[in-house]
Amino acid sequence: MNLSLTDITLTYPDGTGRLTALDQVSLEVPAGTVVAVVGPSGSGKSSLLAVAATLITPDSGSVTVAGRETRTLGPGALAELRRNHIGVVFQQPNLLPSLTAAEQLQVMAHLAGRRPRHARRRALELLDTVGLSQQADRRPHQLSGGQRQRVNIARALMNEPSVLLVDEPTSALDQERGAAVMNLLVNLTHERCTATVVVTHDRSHLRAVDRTAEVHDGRLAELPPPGGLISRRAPTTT
Ligand SMILES: Nc1ncnc2c1ncn2[C@@H]1O[C@H](COP(=O)(O)OP(=O)(O)OP(=O)(O)O)[C@@H](O)[C@H]1O
Repeated sequence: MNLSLTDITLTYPDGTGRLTALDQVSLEVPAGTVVAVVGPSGSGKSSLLAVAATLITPDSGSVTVAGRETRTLGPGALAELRRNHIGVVFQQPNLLPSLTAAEQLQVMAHLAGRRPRHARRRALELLDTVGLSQQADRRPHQLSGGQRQRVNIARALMNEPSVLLVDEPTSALDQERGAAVMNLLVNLTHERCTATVVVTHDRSHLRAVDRTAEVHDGRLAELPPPGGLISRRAPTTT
Protein backbone atom coordinates (compact mmCIF):
# COMPACT_ATOMS: atom_id res chain seq x y z
CA MET A 1 0.00 0.00 0.00
CA ASN A 2 1.63 3.28 -1.04
CA LEU A 3 -0.88 5.76 0.36
CA SER A 4 -3.19 5.18 3.23
CA LEU A 5 -5.46 7.74 4.90
CA THR A 6 -7.26 6.43 7.98
CA ASP A 7 -10.08 8.19 9.83
CA ILE A 8 -8.91 11.67 8.86
CA THR A 9 -10.77 14.59 10.41
CA LEU A 10 -9.68 18.12 9.49
CA THR A 11 -11.22 21.34 10.74
CA TYR A 12 -10.47 24.98 9.95
CA PRO A 13 -11.14 28.01 12.18
CA ASP A 14 -14.48 29.55 11.21
CA GLY A 15 -15.47 32.68 13.09
CA THR A 16 -15.89 31.62 16.70
CA GLY A 17 -16.24 27.91 15.83
CA ARG A 18 -14.61 25.31 13.55
CA LEU A 19 -15.61 24.16 10.05
CA THR A 20 -15.23 20.43 9.41
CA ALA A 21 -13.58 20.06 5.97
CA LEU A 22 -12.87 16.31 6.24
CA ASP A 23 -15.01 14.07 8.42
CA GLN A 24 -13.50 10.64 9.25
CA VAL A 25 -12.18 10.07 5.75
CA SER A 26 -10.39 6.81 4.94
CA LEU A 27 -8.80 6.00 1.57
CA GLU A 28 -6.40 3.23 0.58
CA VAL A 29 -4.47 3.63 -2.68
CA PRO A 30 -2.28 0.65 -3.59
CA ALA A 31 0.74 0.97 -5.90
CA GLY A 32 -0.26 1.09 -9.58
CA THR A 33 -3.78 2.42 -8.92
CA VAL A 34 -5.46 5.69 -9.93
CA VAL A 35 -8.28 6.91 -7.69
CA ALA A 36 -10.29 9.87 -8.99
CA VAL A 37 -11.86 12.15 -6.37
CA VAL A 38 -14.98 14.06 -7.41
CA GLY A 39 -17.41 16.24 -5.50
CA PRO A 40 -19.02 19.68 -5.47
CA SER A 41 -17.09 22.89 -4.89
CA GLY A 42 -16.17 23.28 -1.23
CA SER A 43 -16.73 19.58 -0.44
CA GLY A 44 -13.13 18.98 0.73
CA LYS A 45 -11.22 17.67 -2.32
CA SER A 46 -8.26 20.06 -2.12
CA SER A 47 -8.10 19.59 1.65
CA LEU A 48 -7.86 15.83 1.06
CA LEU A 49 -4.94 16.30 -1.36
CA ALA A 50 -3.18 18.70 1.02
CA VAL A 51 -3.47 16.19 3.89
CA ALA A 52 -2.22 13.34 1.64
CA ALA A 53 0.70 15.58 0.56
CA THR A 54 1.50 16.08 4.29
CA LEU A 55 1.16 19.85 3.73
CA ILE A 56 -1.64 20.08 6.34
CA THR A 57 -1.71 18.04 9.56
CA PRO A 58 -5.24 16.77 10.28
CA ASP A 59 -6.89 17.13 13.70
CA SER A 60 -7.00 13.34 13.96
CA GLY A 61 -6.37 10.22 11.88
CA SER A 62 -3.26 8.90 10.22
CA VAL A 63 -1.49 9.35 6.88
CA THR A 64 0.92 6.63 5.73
CA VAL A 65 3.12 7.29 2.67
CA ALA A 66 5.32 4.54 1.25
CA GLY A 67 4.99 2.57 4.48
CA ARG A 68 5.84 5.48 6.79
CA GLU A 69 3.29 6.72 9.26
CA THR A 70 3.71 10.51 9.20
CA ARG A 71 2.25 11.56 12.59
CA THR A 72 5.51 11.18 14.47
CA LEU A 73 7.78 12.74 11.81
CA GLY A 74 9.33 16.16 12.48
CA PRO A 75 9.44 18.96 9.85
CA GLY A 76 12.82 17.84 8.41
CA ALA A 77 11.78 14.20 8.00
CA LEU A 78 8.44 15.28 6.50
CA ALA A 79 10.18 17.54 3.96
CA GLU A 80 12.46 14.66 2.98
CA LEU A 81 9.49 12.30 2.64
CA ARG A 82 7.75 14.83 0.38
CA ARG A 83 10.86 15.36 -1.75
CA ASN A 84 11.59 11.68 -2.26
CA HIS A 85 8.17 10.00 -2.21
CA ILE A 86 5.45 12.47 -3.16
CA GLY A 87 4.89 14.11 -6.56
CA VAL A 88 2.33 16.91 -6.78
CA VAL A 89 0.77 18.24 -10.00
CA PHE A 90 -1.05 21.53 -9.45
CA GLN A 91 -3.97 22.78 -11.49
CA GLN A 92 -1.94 25.51 -13.21
CA PRO A 93 1.45 24.33 -14.45
CA ASN A 94 3.55 26.74 -12.36
CA LEU A 95 6.65 26.37 -14.53
CA LEU A 96 9.57 28.77 -14.20
CA PRO A 97 9.43 31.10 -17.25
CA SER A 98 13.18 31.26 -17.90
CA LEU A 99 13.86 27.51 -17.85
CA THR A 100 13.51 25.02 -20.70
CA ALA A 101 11.25 21.97 -20.31
CA ALA A 102 14.27 19.75 -19.51
CA GLU A 103 15.62 22.24 -16.97
CA GLN A 104 12.25 22.38 -15.15
CA LEU A 105 12.74 18.66 -14.45
CA GLN A 106 16.45 18.90 -13.66
CA VAL A 107 15.76 21.45 -10.91
CA MET A 108 13.76 18.80 -9.02
CA ALA A 109 16.70 16.39 -9.08
CA HIS A 110 19.03 19.19 -7.99
CA LEU A 111 16.79 19.98 -5.00
CA ALA A 112 16.87 16.31 -4.02
CA GLY A 113 20.69 16.32 -4.20
CA ARG A 114 20.94 14.03 -7.23
CA ARG A 115 23.81 14.10 -9.74
CA PRO A 116 23.37 16.58 -12.63
CA ARG A 117 24.44 14.28 -15.47
CA HIS A 118 21.99 11.56 -14.45
CA ALA A 119 19.35 14.24 -13.99
CA ARG A 120 19.71 15.47 -17.59
CA ARG A 121 19.39 11.93 -18.96
CA ARG A 122 16.38 11.16 -16.78
CA ALA A 123 14.70 14.46 -17.70
CA LEU A 124 15.05 13.67 -21.41
CA GLU A 125 13.72 10.12 -20.90
CA LEU A 126 10.69 11.42 -18.99
CA LEU A 127 9.95 14.11 -21.57
CA ASP A 128 10.07 11.38 -24.20
CA THR A 129 7.61 9.31 -22.12
CA VAL A 130 5.11 12.18 -22.05
CA GLY A 131 5.55 12.77 -25.81
CA LEU A 132 7.72 15.89 -25.61
CA SER A 133 11.13 14.73 -26.83
CA GLN A 134 11.07 17.44 -29.52
CA GLN A 135 10.20 20.18 -27.02
CA ALA A 136 12.93 19.54 -24.38
CA ASP A 137 14.71 22.84 -25.08
CA ARG A 138 11.61 25.02 -25.29
CA ARG A 139 10.60 27.49 -22.61
CA PRO A 140 7.02 27.56 -21.22
CA HIS A 141 5.85 30.40 -23.53
CA GLN A 142 6.86 28.23 -26.53
CA LEU A 143 4.60 25.36 -25.40
CA SER A 144 0.82 24.81 -25.69
CA GLY A 145 -1.36 24.46 -22.55
CA GLY A 146 -1.49 20.67 -22.94
CA GLN A 147 2.29 20.49 -23.43
CA ARG A 148 2.86 22.60 -20.32
CA GLN A 149 0.66 20.26 -18.31
CA ARG A 150 2.71 17.30 -19.64
CA VAL A 151 5.92 19.00 -18.47
CA ASN A 152 4.21 19.51 -15.11
CA ILE A 153 3.41 15.79 -14.87
CA ALA A 154 6.92 14.74 -15.97
CA ARG A 155 8.39 17.10 -13.38
CA ALA A 156 6.32 15.51 -10.61
CA LEU A 157 7.71 12.10 -11.63
CA MET A 158 11.35 13.22 -11.71
CA ASN A 159 12.28 11.83 -8.28
CA GLU A 160 10.33 8.58 -8.83
CA PRO A 161 7.62 9.25 -6.24
CA SER A 162 5.57 6.42 -4.75
CA VAL A 163 2.58 8.74 -4.44
CA LEU A 164 1.33 11.11 -7.16
CA LEU A 165 -1.26 13.75 -6.20
CA VAL A 166 -2.92 15.63 -9.03
CA ASP A 167 -5.28 18.61 -8.69
CA GLU A 168 -7.64 19.25 -11.62
CA PRO A 169 -5.11 18.46 -14.38
CA THR A 170 -7.60 18.97 -17.20
CA SER A 171 -9.41 22.13 -16.11
CA ALA A 172 -7.48 24.44 -18.49
CA LEU A 173 -7.69 22.02 -21.44
CA ASP A 174 -10.32 21.22 -24.07
CA GLN A 175 -12.09 17.83 -23.95
CA GLU A 176 -9.68 16.03 -26.29
CA ARG A 177 -6.48 17.29 -24.66
CA GLY A 178 -7.99 16.73 -21.20
CA ALA A 179 -8.75 13.08 -22.07
CA ALA A 180 -5.19 12.65 -23.42
CA VAL A 181 -3.68 14.03 -20.18
CA MET A 182 -5.91 11.75 -18.07
CA ASN A 183 -4.97 8.68 -20.16
CA LEU A 184 -1.31 9.63 -19.81
CA LEU A 185 -1.67 9.79 -16.01
CA VAL A 186 -3.36 6.38 -15.93
CA ASN A 187 -0.68 4.78 -18.15
CA LEU A 188 2.17 6.31 -16.13
CA THR A 189 0.57 5.11 -12.88
CA HIS A 190 0.30 1.54 -14.16
CA GLU A 191 3.83 1.53 -15.65
CA ARG A 192 5.56 3.19 -12.71
CA CYS A 193 3.44 1.70 -9.94
CA THR A 194 2.63 5.00 -8.27
CA ALA A 195 -0.38 5.41 -5.99
CA THR A 196 -2.18 8.23 -7.78
CA VAL A 197 -5.04 10.44 -6.59
CA VAL A 198 -6.57 12.78 -9.18
CA VAL A 199 -9.09 15.45 -8.23
CA THR A 200 -11.33 16.21 -11.19
CA HIS A 201 -14.56 18.05 -11.95
CA ASP A 202 -14.93 16.31 -15.30
CA ARG A 203 -16.86 13.07 -14.90
CA SER A 204 -16.26 12.14 -18.55
CA HIS A 205 -12.72 11.13 -17.54
CA LEU A 206 -13.84 8.65 -14.90
CA ARG A 207 -13.92 5.64 -17.22
CA ALA A 208 -10.13 5.85 -17.57
CA VAL A 209 -9.37 5.53 -13.83
CA ASP A 210 -9.28 2.44 -11.60
CA ARG A 211 -11.57 3.71 -8.83
CA THR A 212 -13.66 6.76 -8.05
CA ALA A 213 -14.45 8.32 -4.68
CA GLU A 214 -16.95 11.12 -4.09
CA VAL A 215 -16.65 13.73 -1.36
CA HIS A 216 -19.77 15.42 0.04
CA ASP A 217 -19.55 17.82 2.98
CA GLY A 218 -16.21 16.33 3.97
CA ARG A 219 -17.38 12.71 3.90
CA LEU A 220 -15.93 10.31 1.33
CA ALA A 221 -17.66 7.35 -0.30
CA GLU A 222 -16.34 5.12 -3.07
CA LEU A 223 -18.53 4.84 -6.17
CA PRO A 224 -19.16 1.52 -7.95
CA PRO A 225 -17.13 1.13 -11.18
CA PRO A 226 -18.92 2.56 -14.29
CA GLY A 227 -21.10 -0.16 -15.78
CA GLY A 228 -20.18 -2.44 -12.85
CA LEU A 229 -23.76 -3.17 -11.88
CA ILE A 230 -24.90 -3.66 -15.47
CA SER A 231 -22.06 -5.97 -16.45
CA ARG A 232 -22.48 -8.16 -13.35
CA ARG A 233 -23.76 -11.57 -14.43
CA ALA A 234 -27.28 -12.60 -13.49
CA PRO A 235 -27.26 -15.53 -11.04
CA THR A 236 -27.87 -18.92 -12.67
CA THR A 237 -31.09 -20.65 -11.60
CA THR A 238 -30.27 -24.29 -12.22
N1 LIG B 1 -7.58 27.71 4.86
C1 LIG B 1 -8.90 27.58 5.10
N2 LIG B 1 -9.47 28.22 6.16
C2 LIG B 1 -10.79 28.07 6.43
N3 LIG B 1 -11.64 27.32 5.68
C3 LIG B 1 -11.11 26.70 4.60
C4 LIG B 1 -9.73 26.79 4.25
N4 LIG B 1 -9.52 26.04 3.13
C5 LIG B 1 -10.71 25.51 2.80
N5 LIG B 1 -11.67 25.90 3.67
C6 LIG B 1 -13.08 25.47 3.66
O1 LIG B 1 -13.09 24.05 3.77
C7 LIG B 1 -14.08 23.47 2.92
C8 LIG B 1 -13.42 22.50 1.94
O2 LIG B 1 -12.60 23.27 1.06
P1 LIG B 1 -11.75 22.60 -0.13
O3 LIG B 1 -10.92 23.68 -0.73
O4 LIG B 1 -11.06 21.40 0.40
O5 LIG B 1 -12.93 22.14 -1.13
P2 LIG B 1 -12.86 21.67 -2.66
O6 LIG B 1 -13.77 20.50 -2.77
O7 LIG B 1 -11.44 21.46 -3.06
O8 LIG B 1 -13.46 22.91 -3.43
P3 LIG B 1 -13.23 23.42 -4.97
O9 LIG B 1 -13.75 22.33 -5.85
O10 LIG B 1 -14.06 24.66 -5.04
O11 LIG B 1 -11.75 23.67 -5.13
C9 LIG B 1 -14.79 24.65 2.25
O12 LIG B 1 -15.94 24.94 3.01
C10 LIG B 1 -13.79 25.78 2.36
O13 LIG B 1 -14.44 27.03 2.43
